[in-house]
Amino acid sequence: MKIAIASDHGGIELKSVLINHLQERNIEVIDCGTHTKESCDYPDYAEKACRKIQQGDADLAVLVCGTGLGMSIAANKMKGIRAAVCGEDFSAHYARAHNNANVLCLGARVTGPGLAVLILDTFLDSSFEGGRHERRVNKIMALEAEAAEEA
Ligand SMILES: O=C(CO)[C@H](O)[C@H](O)[C@H](O)COP(=O)(O)O
Repeated sequence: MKIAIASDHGGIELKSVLINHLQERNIEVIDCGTHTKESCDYPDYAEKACRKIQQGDADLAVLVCGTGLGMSIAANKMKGIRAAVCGEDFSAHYARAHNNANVLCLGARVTGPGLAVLILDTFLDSSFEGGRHERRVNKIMALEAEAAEEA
């Protein structure tokens, strides 16, 4: 499994914690930045990590900003991306199991590093259940296709 990860300045410290944890789990990580604490714009980094999924270079992505919200709003504008902000592990499980989310968004100013690692592990260790959930996810993807046609 390959994971693309990115943050803005607000998430850079938590990003390092998560990268270390992923590497301890022998998971390949593509660090898409940011690499300094200088103020930057989260959509630029959401885009960099989500492109890795779109290009087939990563299976999943993790995005970290202050709240996780800006990253998720930006990521969900991109084709094929289903990004979920999770503040606890229950939601992280169902983001994968029911929503087939391929991007986990975390808020470094909301969620401490210990809980963030638990959320990440739960997200990675859960999988899509399909069945009735596939029909619903297909409807989400149909909305995305419709929006693209309108543009
Ligand atoms: O997008 C966000 C909020 O939804 C993120 O939390 C950003 O990290 C935050 O807005 C950055 O704020 P800052 O005051 O520029 O550090």
